Amino acid sequence: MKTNRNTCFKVVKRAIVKVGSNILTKDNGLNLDVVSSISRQICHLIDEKGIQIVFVSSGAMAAGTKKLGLPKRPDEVPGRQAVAAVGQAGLMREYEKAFECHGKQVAQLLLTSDGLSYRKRYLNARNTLYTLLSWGVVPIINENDTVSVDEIKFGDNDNLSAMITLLMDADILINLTDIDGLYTKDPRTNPDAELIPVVSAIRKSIERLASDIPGALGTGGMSTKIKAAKKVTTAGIPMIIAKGDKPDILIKLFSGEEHGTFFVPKKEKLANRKCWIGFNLKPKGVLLIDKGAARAILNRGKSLLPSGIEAVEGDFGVGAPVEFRNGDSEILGTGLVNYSSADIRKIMGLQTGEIRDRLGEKPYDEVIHRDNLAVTGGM
Ligand SMILES: Nc1ncnc2c1ncn2[C@@H]1O[C@H](COP(=O)(O)OP(=O)(O)O)[C@@H](O)[C@H]1O
Ligand SMILES: N[C@@H](CCC(=O)OP(=O)(O)O)C(=O)O
Repeated sequence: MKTNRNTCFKVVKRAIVKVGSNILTKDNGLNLDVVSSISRQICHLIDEKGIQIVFVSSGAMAAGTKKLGLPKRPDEVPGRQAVAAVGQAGLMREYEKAFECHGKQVAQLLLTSDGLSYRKRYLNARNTLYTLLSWGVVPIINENDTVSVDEIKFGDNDNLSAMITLLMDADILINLTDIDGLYTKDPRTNPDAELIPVVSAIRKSIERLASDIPGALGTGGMSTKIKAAKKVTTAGIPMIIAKGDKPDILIKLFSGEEHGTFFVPKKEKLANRKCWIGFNLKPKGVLLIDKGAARAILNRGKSLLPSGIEAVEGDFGVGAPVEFRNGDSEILGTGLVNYSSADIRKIMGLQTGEIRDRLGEKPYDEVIHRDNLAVTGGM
């Protein structure tokens, strides 16, 4: 049901709605018509359809830039962080007012990517969000731009909204932007570009369609939306890109109308902990694996044994998250290793029966046990 765009909304109990900067801003500040329209639609879906909604809103930098009267968004990081700090306050004030009109309270959550790479903080964020939803409060999430530097950043809210979708085990991610969906080419420079209504698998050919040049106020362009779609669909969750300022777009989507581009999810759902391993942890190294091991892991859900490893990159300890790739260097997934990089170098290519002879001990048969292994590519 969830793989079909006409029926998938019938089974949605929890949705993540993301709205981008371009449609949230107008002339000299926030576009209050859009703020009011999206807030009203979210309240309608909560009250009339009983759907839980977590809202990811961009717009802090765009709103701050306009509020301060700057000609354009600053290029350097401290400037961007400062305008975001100015804009975020105004953004929340307007949401608070707009949701209040429908008797709803809102909560602000400003997150960084490194926060969610700690399992405890990841679970804390999830518990807080569940609690807010159970109270009927609408969580409004943005990146904590003021403290975010590259190493700890989600980078863009398309990625952030994908991570929240996985964190919350949501049934769908709706990405509202300033364009109807994914087109065959960048429509800004190609007037003959056509809308693609359904993407059944995100292959390289689809990734190539999307330019990474955003609109005047956005970050990442269509390219980061495709990356987000890849994450959620790999985890078994559908995503839609639609035009956020189309009248009643959310209500229309939930009543089964076809709008935008629907990204069909994988049939199998990836367990929440595996999503965390696959998408939240920063890999500390790489294992290059042979074809047999790749087939066993991808097609038969097996663990990674030393015999299938051909090379090790990086230095890491026991328990580290490590990426595994095939011979073409394509990322197949991430797993938590049972051996350090130094020991894997000694045992790679060996049968499990030979590990003890080489290391003097054999704590595990597997280098990565299947329970600690998340397949995120190569499918
Ligand atoms: N193949 C494509 N299909 C649709 N839009 C595209 C494509 N390639 C680039 N774009 C551009 O991506 C923009 C949306 O990205 P962005 O500016 O980051 O929006 P937002 O602020 O909503 O996140 C659109 O305005 C569109 O011009
Ligand atoms: N955190 C930033 C948004 C960054 C971002 O990804 O923007 P967008 O591409 O418009 O969704 C802000 O609030 O300005």
